[in-house]
Amino acid sequence: MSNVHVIDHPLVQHKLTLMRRRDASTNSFRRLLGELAMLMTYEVTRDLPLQDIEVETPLELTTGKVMDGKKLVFVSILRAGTGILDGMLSVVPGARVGHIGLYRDPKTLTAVEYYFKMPGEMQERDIVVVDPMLATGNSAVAAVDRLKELGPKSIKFVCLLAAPEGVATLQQAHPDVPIYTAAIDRELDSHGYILPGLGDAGDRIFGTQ
Ligand SMILES: O=P(O)(O)OC[C@H]1O[C@H](OP(=O)(O)OP(=O)(O)O)[C@H](O)[C@@H]1O
Ligand SMILES: O=c1cc[nH]c(=O)[nH]1
Ligand SMILES: [Mg+2]
Repeated sequence: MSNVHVIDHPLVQHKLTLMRRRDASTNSFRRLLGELAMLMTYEVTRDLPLQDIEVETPLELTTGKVMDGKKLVFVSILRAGTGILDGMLSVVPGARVGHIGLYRDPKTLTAVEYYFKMPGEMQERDIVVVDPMLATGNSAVAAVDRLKELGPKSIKFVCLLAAPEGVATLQQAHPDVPIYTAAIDRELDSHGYILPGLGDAGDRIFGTQ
């Protein structure tokens, strides 16, 4: 699959397996998601541009490289995206943050928007959209549709788990948006849940089951 990056690093795979466990507590589920998000950020930000700056070490003046965190926007799809956002911000604390509130209509599985708040000057920014689950792909497509109206420089989509159906739907609608995920699972069930999956990510992060 073109433009799909499965992050198969052993640390990522190990933590994902712990998160799948039915008996993982809310506390450990949330902590593991934060750790996974930090590890995935490493791959997702690999191609970010750097600029040279002068830096004075205790011994001499030299040239170092820094990235411009302010040009990067993490867009969290509420509510479950918050779990990934926190981990990513701990690695890139200078990033700006946007929020899109979306929920899935349980009958139609279409995405319903209830909130949208972005930083200014989006046409100058590189966006990383985060949501733990890419199931039907309806939420991801709705989020990217909205963000493209603002004309950003680039958009990436980061999730923890994807279904083949969601990957196909997002790629068909937005082939220019690379997808980063820790795994692509087998299929969706009749309620749009990912199998084998990890259940309802939002409920598991916030303990609302
Ligand atoms: O690919 P899709 O079929 O659109 O499903 C994925 C969406 O479902 C979940 O959110 P949910 O609607 O349960 O909202 P929540 O985060 O508030 O629990 C998940 O966090 C994604 O946003
Ligand atoms: O398996 C799924 C599918 C959508 N949303 C979730 O939280 N889990
Ligand atoms: Mg949910």
